[in-house]
Amino acid sequence: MTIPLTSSLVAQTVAIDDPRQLLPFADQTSPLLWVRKGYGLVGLGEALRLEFSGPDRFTRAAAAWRDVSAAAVVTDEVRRPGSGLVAFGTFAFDDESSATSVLIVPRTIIGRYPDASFITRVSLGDGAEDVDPVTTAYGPEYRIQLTPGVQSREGYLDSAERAIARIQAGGLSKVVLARDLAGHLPAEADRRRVLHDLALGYPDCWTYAVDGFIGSSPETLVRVDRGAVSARVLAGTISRGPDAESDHDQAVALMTSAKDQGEHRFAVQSVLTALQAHSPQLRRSEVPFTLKLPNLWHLATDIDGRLSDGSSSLDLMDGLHPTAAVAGTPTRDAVALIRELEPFDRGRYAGPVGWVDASGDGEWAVALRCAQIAPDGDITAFAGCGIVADSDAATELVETKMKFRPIVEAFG
Ligand SMILES: C=C(O[C@H]1C=CC=C(C(=O)O)[C@@H]1O)C(=O)O
Repeated sequence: MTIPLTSSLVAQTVAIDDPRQLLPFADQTSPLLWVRKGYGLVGLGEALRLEFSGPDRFTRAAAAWRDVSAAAVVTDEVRRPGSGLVAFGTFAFDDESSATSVLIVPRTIIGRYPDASFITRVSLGDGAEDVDPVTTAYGPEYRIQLTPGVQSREGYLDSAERAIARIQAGGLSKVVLARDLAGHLPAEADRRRVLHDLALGYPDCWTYAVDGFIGSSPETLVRVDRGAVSARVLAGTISRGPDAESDHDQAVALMTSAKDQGEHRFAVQSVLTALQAHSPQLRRSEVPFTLKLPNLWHLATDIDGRLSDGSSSLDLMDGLHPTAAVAGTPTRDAVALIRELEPFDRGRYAGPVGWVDASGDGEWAVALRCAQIAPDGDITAFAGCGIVADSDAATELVETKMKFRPIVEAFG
């Protein structure tokens, strides 16, 4: 539902006992979820939906949300991340994408943190009765197979080889190329089952669901919390080893791989450049560290600082997106090559997904390890890899398989 921006929302947050689990409260067909390690937010119903598209989608979203927040009446006795008025959001990757970018304010939000839990009720001043949220049992189990979509494996190999040739010819330094998988979800399927498997299997990742877009991402695009800004940049990947010793060897191989370190540096630099304008004294880990996930190792760098200009998390997106972890370097050339070599619209894959509150604070992941479920049940999943001059196309194809694993297994 879209309401005129002049209408005021009334949001009231009160403390509640620990609900223990958030997902059973979510809607079966249109879940709104943001959780990590069992903590986070679940949204119910829709009080307000704002839609954006095109190159100015971030600036328009930031301005619209500022207007909505300024007009809102918020009472918040809890004051935790995600309490008070909150919108869940997901944004398209490409300025030219046909996918809509949305901010959705739920009617009810339940939040759970180690030290406090809360419920926020949002009313439109329309006199509608509040409905008490209830948990419901998950619907029957199902198994959905995802198979190559518009881009075949051979097509991906060909695109990767062309990208490598283009980079070696000096056109650009890095490009991130993705491929897609497709499937179909029956109308009656409870979408929470997929989210349950993702959250259980990847507890250190942000498991999210917004407007049919679901996934479990290890990469934090940006987090803003009362003037503090932080990000976790990922780029550079290797498979897990089958036993402890070889697993350790894999991590060491990743740490010492010039190719992966180079790929990682581009991604870190793009985030530093975007954030420095808003936070001149950023701190970052001296060297990248290895992040262990159930399906793979990543090279990771954490960045943090204080905001000097009061930017909201939405304000920061315009400069941050797309980072070189999902587009490449230089950005403009990389996006042009992605449009040329990927035979599909990325939709919201690799765009920002997360939430923002009335003060502009929020948590946003880079939407990786994800799938879009269309209203008719069609599923499209995406995964990609950073390609640099010394990449090998066949190795990159195998890497996409590793990155698809969370979503393929959650549906299967
Ligand atoms: C583009 C994806 O991952 C990015 C994040 C971490 C590691 C990456 C890599 O090693 O290529 C990618 O830059 C994806 O999962 O689809």
